[in-house]
Amino acid sequence: MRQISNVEQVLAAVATARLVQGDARRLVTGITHDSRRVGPGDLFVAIAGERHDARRFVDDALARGAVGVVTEGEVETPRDTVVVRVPSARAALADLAAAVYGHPAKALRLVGVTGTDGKTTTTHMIHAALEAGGLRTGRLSTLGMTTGNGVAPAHYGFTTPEAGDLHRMLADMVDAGCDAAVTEVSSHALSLERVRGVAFAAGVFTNLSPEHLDFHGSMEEYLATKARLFAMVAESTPDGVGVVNADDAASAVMRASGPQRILSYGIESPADVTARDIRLEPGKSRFTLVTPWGQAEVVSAMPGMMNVANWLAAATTALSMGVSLDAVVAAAAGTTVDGRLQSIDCGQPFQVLVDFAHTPKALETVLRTVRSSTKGRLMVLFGHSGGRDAENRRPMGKIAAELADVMMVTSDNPQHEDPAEIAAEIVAGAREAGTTCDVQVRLDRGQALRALIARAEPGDTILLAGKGHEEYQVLSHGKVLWNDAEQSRQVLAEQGWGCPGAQGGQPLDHVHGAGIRCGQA
Ligand SMILES: CC(=O)N[C@H]1[C@@H](OP(=O)(O)OP(=O)(O)OC[C@H]2O[C@@H](n3ccc(=O)[nH]c3=O)[C@H](O)[C@@H]2O)O[C@H](CO)[C@@H](O)[C@@H]1O[C@H](C)C(=O)N[C@@H](C)C(=O)N[C@H](CCC(=O)O)C(=O)O
Ligand SMILES: Nc1ncnc2c1ncn2[C@@H]1O[C@H](COP(=O)(O)OP(=O)(O)OP(=O)(O)O)[C@@H](O)[C@H]1O
Repeated sequence: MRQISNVEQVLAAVATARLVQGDARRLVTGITHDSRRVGPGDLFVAIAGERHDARRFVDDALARGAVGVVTEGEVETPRDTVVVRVPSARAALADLAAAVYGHPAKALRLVGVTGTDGKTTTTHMIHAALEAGGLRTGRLSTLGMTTGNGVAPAHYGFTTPEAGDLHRMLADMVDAGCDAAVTEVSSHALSLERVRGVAFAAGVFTNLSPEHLDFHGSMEEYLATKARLFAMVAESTPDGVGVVNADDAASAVMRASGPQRILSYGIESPADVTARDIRLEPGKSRFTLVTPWGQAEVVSAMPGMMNVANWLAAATTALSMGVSLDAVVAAAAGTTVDGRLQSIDCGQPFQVLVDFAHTPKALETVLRTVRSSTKGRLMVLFGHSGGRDAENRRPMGKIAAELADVMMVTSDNPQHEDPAEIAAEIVAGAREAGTTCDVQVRLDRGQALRALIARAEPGDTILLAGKGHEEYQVLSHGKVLWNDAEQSRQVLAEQGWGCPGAQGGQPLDHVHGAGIRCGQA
């Protein structure tokens, strides 16, 4: 799959690219949009972003061995440097990357998963089902990239990487012998041309609720952006399939944009694939999977109603690609996803669950489902990220106050914002609920966690929401190490529960002084 091309061969793939300077016979071995990651033989695509015009990094890129520069405007370089002029640098990055890495998407049965919540989980489920069905499958998700068959994921920090990285990773999958691949497709990726020109054999839609509106401007625009994935399936793969959620009204737009072959899944509404006799239990769920390919009893290792929906999406996709029902059943029994309703079990008589819910809809969904498996009190700990989606903070406070018995507001990547102000917005939302929920604020996540665990009684559930798999907390002075699962084990060990691997006694507190405020809303 890996090929070495020269500038002329690469440019032949992009009708709008014009060589304005340099030797077209020079070899190209890679392509990137980031001068800091340029290596010898790479083309550097200089994008004018929101913060920087990357033409100012051209010297840096050349010093690191760039073969040439792709740019929308004028750029000053030594005379022997290859300079390529394009109308859109982002579009060129995608088109050129496909050419540089040998169009790897065409060699894979590629599945794209989009939607507001559930992309990562569904992507991992589809991956597991395809692998169980005998297809060596690559995976790109918020948790990293793997070339399948037990290869550990490598992290890259995005839900969907920039086009140069995307095509390089797809080429790695082809080189590793993958038949198929599944990738999350974020709305940023669709908007910023990261997946431009990629051939998708299947598009999967989970659901839509408000998120990233500071980037997209309106729900209409956000929805239209998501629907582009379905249009891409229709354009690139005549026998491609669109998998939509019959329980979400936005699926109508996916249908209208998508390929001819549309399959639906749903729990409440009539659908091609559905679940009957759903039994939610702590740590797992059971249901009868009803499909056009037959019925099967599923025991899923992922608890919660939303994960039944996610399995329906995954099963529909895998079955439509020829995987057997037995393989889907086996995959469901063995699949968990880090930080997605992950149970922390150190033998304590109350549940501790780590989850990535960080939108109002996700928080509502997870609280409702966890409530159904909680005999005692439902205690939730969460915050909200700084610098984005500020309009979601009050709704999250209101939802938590309506659905939980105890609510601990804390920090979740406050970045450059004042964490106390973020917490105050959440508490203001909680007040709107007018419930008896006990609302506390401790900005230090470590202290907040310790305080909740100290209060827990048999039968209670503590839900740690928002950070999921994350390994850090982003503060105004930079990143500090933080992982909810690890820290919970540590606090449980401190409080006398036998957590294997926990290093009791390490300092947890790191944020802005200790428990700043505590009180009823
Ligand atoms: C809002 C957004 O997505 N912004 C992306 C955008 O940033 P930007 O326009 O501000 O770029 P910029 O910082 O002005 O830089 C312009 C160019 O200069 C380059 N540069 C910059 C510095 C340097 O020393 N050398 C250099 O070459 C940069 O690589 C870039 O190509 O273009 C950059 C690269 O071209 C991306 O890294 C950046 O993602 C930022 C880091 C980001 O946080 N994105 C998040 C929001 C994102 O994409 N999230 C989605 C999904 C999230 C979800 O599902 O919830 C994702 O797919 O991960
Ligand atoms: N189908 C679903 N509907 C609603 N909420 C869901 C669903 N699936 C998962 N969630 C909730 O959303 C959280 C995030 O799930 P997941 O990481 O799978 O979604 P995502 O779309 O990849 O999120 P992001 O793009 O922000 O990384 C979960 O921890 C859970 O609380």
